[in-house]
Amino acid sequence: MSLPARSPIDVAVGILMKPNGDVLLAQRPHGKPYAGYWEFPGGKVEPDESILDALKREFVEELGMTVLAAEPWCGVEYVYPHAHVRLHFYISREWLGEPQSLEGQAFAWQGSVGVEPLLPATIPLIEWLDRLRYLG
Ligand SMILES: Nc1nc2c([nH]c(=O)n2[C@H]2C[C@H](O)[C@@H](COP(=O)(O)OP(=O)(O)OP(=O)(O)O)O2)c(=O)[nH]1
Repeated sequence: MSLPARSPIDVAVGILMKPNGDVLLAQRPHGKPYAGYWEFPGGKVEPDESILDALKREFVEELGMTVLAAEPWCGVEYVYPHAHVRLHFYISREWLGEPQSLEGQAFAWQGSVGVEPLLPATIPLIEWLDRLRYLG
């Protein structure tokens, strides 16, 4: 039996990277699928919204931070029981403000990422990120 075909939902995801290589992770709040799992901040792209605009909006809404610039880095598609997502990962090294827990979520700056569990689609990113950060 095959699953019903559903078109993927676009999700904008931001990896904020400090000069020392630390990146910002957040824990999914109660009430969302995979609550308690760690992820890079972001969320669904609204109709008629660009991915970068969605990224900027989500950082304001979730963390009270202003992303000044971000570059597309990689894309990942993943089929969860709750949704088929197309994740657009961006890397930002320019932002304003410190993270605030506006949705009651925990967050953490991490060098080698030690928080768990991570969202399944995000797990491979950690190794790719280490290559980017430490192997140039
Ligand atoms: N932000 C984020 N989402 C991820 C990552 N990895 C991953 O599989 N996802 C998935 C989980 C969700 O199915 C989807 C993001 O949707 P969401 O429900 O968090 O988005 P949202 O904040 O717009 O939520 P809502 O307004 O519908 O409550 O992408 C990641 O690293 N960061």
